[in-house]
Amino acid sequence: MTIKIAVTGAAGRMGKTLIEAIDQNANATLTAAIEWSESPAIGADAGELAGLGKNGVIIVGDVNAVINDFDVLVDFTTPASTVANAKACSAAGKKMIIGTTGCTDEDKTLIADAANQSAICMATNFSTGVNLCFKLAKEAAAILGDDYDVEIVEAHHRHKVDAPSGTALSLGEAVAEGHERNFKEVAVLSREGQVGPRTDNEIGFATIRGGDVVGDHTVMYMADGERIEIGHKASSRMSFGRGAIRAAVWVAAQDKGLFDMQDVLGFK
Ligand SMILES: NC(=O)C1=CN([C@@H]2O[C@H](COP(=O)(O)OP(=O)(O)OC[C@H]3O[C@@H](n4cnc5c(N)ncnc54)[C@H](OP(=O)(O)O)[C@@H]3O)[C@@H](O)[C@H]2O)C=CC1
Ligand SMILES: O=C(O)C1=N[C@H](C(=O)O)C[C@H](O)C1
Repeated sequence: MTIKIAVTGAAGRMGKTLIEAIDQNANATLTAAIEWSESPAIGADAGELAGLGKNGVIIVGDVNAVINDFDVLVDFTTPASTVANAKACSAAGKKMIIGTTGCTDEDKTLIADAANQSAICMATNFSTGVNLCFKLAKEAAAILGDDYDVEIVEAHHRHKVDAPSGTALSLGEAVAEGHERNFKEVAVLSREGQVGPRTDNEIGFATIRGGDVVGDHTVMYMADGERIEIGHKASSRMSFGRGAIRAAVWVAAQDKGLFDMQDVLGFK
């Protein structure tokens, strides 16, 4: 069966990548494309905008205008837009893939509420390699324990608006889980000025922004005399796009509930 997919944020970096990934997936077809209501992309052909040639899917400015045209909405946009779309999809019984990062705790609660009515798969990173790193980061933290200081460094392109990246935060959560600690109590998201020496349990973050870096993440476990690193470097957004469309085909077969890419990959 072919899954009917809508992409919102269709004119964005990930939106265009997702449209290309759908084109490459035999189990998926693009049936709708959405942007925000005043976007200059409204009325454009989504395939043409993605560089694939015309596919007849015209970009519209409201998800409700095409709500009956898809099985799964794939959303890599902004937190406010994603929360509104989660409400619209759950009311209509439509499934969702959420890749948007920078969501607050309140946003996440609203998304979890929407998942009580219809299945949502949300992940800060849809690449298989990064999801392996989530697993390894937790395991390494559990094995190495308190003798190793953990710091996480991430680098992204100059356009990225949230920091630290969603992936860096998920890696930190994996490390905190491995240490059996509360992430919020140990996370140090940035440092500046006379911050004093490092405390034993903290997980520190450093953020780099510039150029066209697609996404680099490194978790460092540092002790006296040695350093272990678990790292991932994305060289193409297609690693996220392919994963997200694989997840869309998977989530179409779920009834309701909130899932992540580890569920799709069978890593849990
Ligand atoms: N989970 C993962 O694997 C990945 C997650 N991401 C995340 O995805 C998100 C998008 O990233 P990226 O594609 O680089 O960003 P872009 O800014 O390139 O794309 C976002 C798109 O959404 C549009 N948009 C804004 N508001 C709305 C709305 N209300 N309805 C529909 N469309 C809207 C924007 O329009 P306009 O530009 O006109 O404002 C833009 O075209 C970020 O949060 C990023 O961190 C990115 C890569 C991988
Ligand atoms: O904004 C991006 O580009 C990316 N965002 C995600 C994040 O915040 O972790 C995933 C990826 O690293 C690219």
